[in-house]
Formats: sequence, structure tokens, C-alpha cells
Amino acid sequence: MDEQQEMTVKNPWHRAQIIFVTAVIAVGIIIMVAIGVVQHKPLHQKYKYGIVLDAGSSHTSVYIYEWPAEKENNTGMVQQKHSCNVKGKGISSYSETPHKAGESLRECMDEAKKTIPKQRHHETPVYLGATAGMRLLKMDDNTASEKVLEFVEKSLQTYPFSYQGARIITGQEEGAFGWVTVNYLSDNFRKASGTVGALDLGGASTQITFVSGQQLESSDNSIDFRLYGKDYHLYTHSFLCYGKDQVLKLSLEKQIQPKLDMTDNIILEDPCFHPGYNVTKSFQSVFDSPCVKNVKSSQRRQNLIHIGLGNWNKCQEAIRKVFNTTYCHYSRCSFNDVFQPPLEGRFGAFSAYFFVMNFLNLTTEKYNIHVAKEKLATYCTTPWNTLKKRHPEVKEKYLAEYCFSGTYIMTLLEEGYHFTSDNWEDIDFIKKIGDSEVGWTLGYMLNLTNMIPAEAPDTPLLPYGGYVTLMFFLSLLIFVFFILGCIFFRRPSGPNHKEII
Ligand SMILES: Nc1nc2c(ncn2[C@@H]2O[C@H](COP(=O)(O)OP(=O)(O)OP(=O)(O)O)[C@@H](O)[C@H]2O)c(=O)[nH]1
Ligand SMILES: [Ca+2]
Repeated sequence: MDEQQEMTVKNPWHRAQIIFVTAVIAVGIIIMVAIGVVQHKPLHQKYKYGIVLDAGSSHTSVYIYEWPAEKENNTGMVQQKHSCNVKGKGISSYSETPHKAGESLRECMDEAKKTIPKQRHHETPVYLGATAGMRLLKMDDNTASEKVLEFVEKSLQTYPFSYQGARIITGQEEGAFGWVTVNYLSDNFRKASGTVGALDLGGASTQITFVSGQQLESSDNSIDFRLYGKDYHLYTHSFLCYGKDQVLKLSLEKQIQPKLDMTDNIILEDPCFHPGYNVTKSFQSVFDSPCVKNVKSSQRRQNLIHIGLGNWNKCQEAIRKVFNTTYCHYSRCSFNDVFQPPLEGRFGAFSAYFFVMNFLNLTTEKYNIHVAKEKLATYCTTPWNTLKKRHPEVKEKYLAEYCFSGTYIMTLLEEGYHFTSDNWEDIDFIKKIGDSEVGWTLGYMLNLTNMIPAEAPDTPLLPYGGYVTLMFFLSLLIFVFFILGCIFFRRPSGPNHKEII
């Protein structure tokens, strides 16, 4: 007993003291880690914003994008926060009243002012990109197109944002930035996985863009990007006048060609419109475009009496005539003597590809190309009155044109771009990825703000959550081992054990 007392007195690691000291050290470690973690995490997530106006041929849309301020160069961070459709037609329709082009943007820009926090207004860039409608106006009347852009610019400069310019973007930019958008939103750059091609069908032009492993025979169709440490060799082409509104004009022009000598109104029996459809249109309204300039300048007839026949086969025959496939001075072409390498990979088809194929229910199920054609053929025979009763909510102009547009899309994809029954299912008809709409605007802004770096940034060893968890458990482990150590230290061992107790 005396011996034991002697030992207890001699031992500097008294039990209570050990536990106290150990606990203090452990709590200290945990506090240190917690402070380190909190210190590195911003207290409030701050967002930045960007505005892009898509001044298309048929209408203008205003897109507001948002991203966490401190993660500017992490790909996948920018998302669409809001979008607004400008009332009325596209800005090119204001060629005779250009001031109205600027005014037309007011409502949506006022909405942008409300959507973006006030303290961020001055640093929010605003870009306007005009596409095929303005390209056509520029071809037709350069002064008018400049006036329209001038008024649009004046209008945008009245807002508290950081105005960055309004311009007509090229077809290559439109195609390439559509491709950037699809792949950015699919996170394909960060994953360094394969990319998907982009198919965009507008009102006045259409774009095809994909990564090609082939040597491109035409420099006009070639764009190179270095994104996130990887080189991308892109094929892109924009067909002006091959958007769905302009191609309808082209097709009508081809169909009435044999009747152009007639002096009266022209009656056109059109297989691409539904049986019972009978609408009188002013000749001028149909052919007022540089895409069908010959008709416009040489013929000024009063009216076109447009009568539907609803015959899909004949409709496709008529549409085929807008593609010139008789001549190709490259090793291979799509149509109109435009070079196109073999198709590669999957494709995302958006804009009117989606509007039309979605309405026709050809996007949701995996139809093969033959079934899709059969369904479309049946749809085209539906009488006009039946359709109107079936879809009272759909705008009549859209409803009347789905048979034509669907047939154009099938023909463009199959006979224009050479999709076959084997790769038809590689096409995804899409409108949005996540909450962001697919189109060229996001890619355009990412490019102009340098938000996709050429080289991948060094990434931390662990994601933030993983780091916190690991540090916590390591501290806990140290604490537990310390306690165990103390217990073992405290417990006497060896042959004298029994004697001591
Ligand atoms: N059915 C349907 N058609 C639509 C809708 N929105 C637009 N369209 C039509 O689809 C076509 C393409 O629309 P967009 O992609 O907006 O075309 P855009 O950007 O104005 O034209 P581009 O300058 O050639 O790109 C046009 O003919 C539009 O009138 C919709 O919600 N439903
Ligand atoms: Ca467009």
C-alpha cells in the first residue's frame, strides 16, 4: 500500500490532469481546423451576371447568366438565371423604322434591371449579337442595317450595365459558340470526355458544327479552340437562307417558278400544307427576301393563293429542289458545294429542330428514321380544320408549317448532312440542359469574358467537403490516440504489475 502511494505521488501524469490536457489539445486542434476551414470559405456566396441579347431573324431574346464570383474560371459554373422574349419580330424587321428596334428592347431590359442586384449593374456586361436576319438586311441594304444597330446601341447604352457592343456575328461564330454552349453545359470540357456536335435551325440560317478528326479541305469551315488544356478541331458551316422561314420562301419560289409568266394571282397547290388549308398571301410578303431576290425584283404580283394538299412524298420532292447536290469540288460535300467531312459522334439539335420535332412527338421516344418519316407522312395528311380543333392553343402560323418544317428537317438531316438510319439515333433534340437554354449566346459570352481558360487550372487535392471531413476525422483520430496513449502510459505493465496493485 505504501509502495502504491509512493508510485502515485511519483507519477507526473496524474489521471485527471492527463484527461484535461488531452481534451484541451484535442479541442484546440478541432478549433484550429474549423477556423482554417471557415477562413477559406467566403461567408456569403457572391454572384456575377452577364446579359446577352440574341437578335435573331424571327425574334430577339434577352438572356441573363449568373455565376459565383469567386469561381469565374471553373467551367460549368455559369447558368441561365432568366430569359425574356422581346415582343414583336426580329430587329431586322425594323429596317424602315430603325428607332423602333431600340424601343422594342425596353421591356426586357427593364426586366433585366430588376432581376440583377443593383450593386452589380455597373459591372454586368451586355452584348448583342445579331444573326441571319441582319446578315440578310446588310446584304439587301447596308445603310438600313447600320441604322438598326445604331438605334439598338443607343437604347442599350441608356441602361446602367457595362455595354460591350452590338454587332452582326458571323455564321462561323454562331455555329462554334452553339457548340461551346452545348459542351459547356454538358460539362464535356472539364471531364475531357468526347464532345457532342451542334445542330441549330433558326428562321433564316442553319448551322452544323462538330469535332472532326479529318483534315478539313476548306479553311472557311475550320475553327480551332484550346479549352481546359485540350485542343478541339472543329468543322462548322452556316447555311444562310436555310433557316426554316427562308427555306419555305425558297421552296414556294421553286414551286411557282413554272407559273411565273401568269399575270393574275398565282394559285399554288402545295403538298407541304394540310388538305383544306387555303390562305391568300400577298406576293410581296412571301418573297420579300434576298434569298428569293430574283422573284422579288422581276415579279410584282398581287397575291399567292396558297392551297394545301397534304402529301408528304410530294412535299419531300419539292423540298429536295432547294438542295443543290449536283456539284461538289471537294472530296465530299453536304449540299450547295459546301465541304463536309464524315459525321462524328452524337449531336444536340436545338432551336427549331426542337420546336418542330417536339410538337410532332418525334423527340421523346427513340424512333428510327423510318418510323419518324411514317409518322410525319400521316401527320401531313391531317385536314387543316381537324388540326386547328385539336390544337386551339398553338399559333396558326406555327401549326400550318409543322408538316413543311418536319419534312424539311428530315430532308436536311438525311439528304443534306447525310445522317442515315444507323446514326439517326445519335441526334438528341434538346431545348435546355439543366436550366439553361441551348443556343450560341452562352458560348459567346464565355468566350468574350475568357471564362473557359485555355489551360485547366490546378485543382485542389480534395473537394471542399472532402477536405473538411478529412480534417475533422484526423483531429478526432489524434484525440482518440492521445487518450489511448495516456491510458497505456498510466497503466503500469510488466512482472511487477500485481505487486503494485
Ligand atoms: N413552333 C414553334 N416555333 C417557334 C417557336 N419559337 C420560335 N419559333 C420559330 O422557329 C424558327 C427558329 O426560331 P429561332 O431559333 O428563334 O430563330 P432566330 O434565332 O430568330 O433565327 P436565326 O437568326 O436564323 O437564328 C423561327 O421560324 C421561329 O418563328 C416556338 O416556340 N414554337
Ligand atoms: Ca438563332
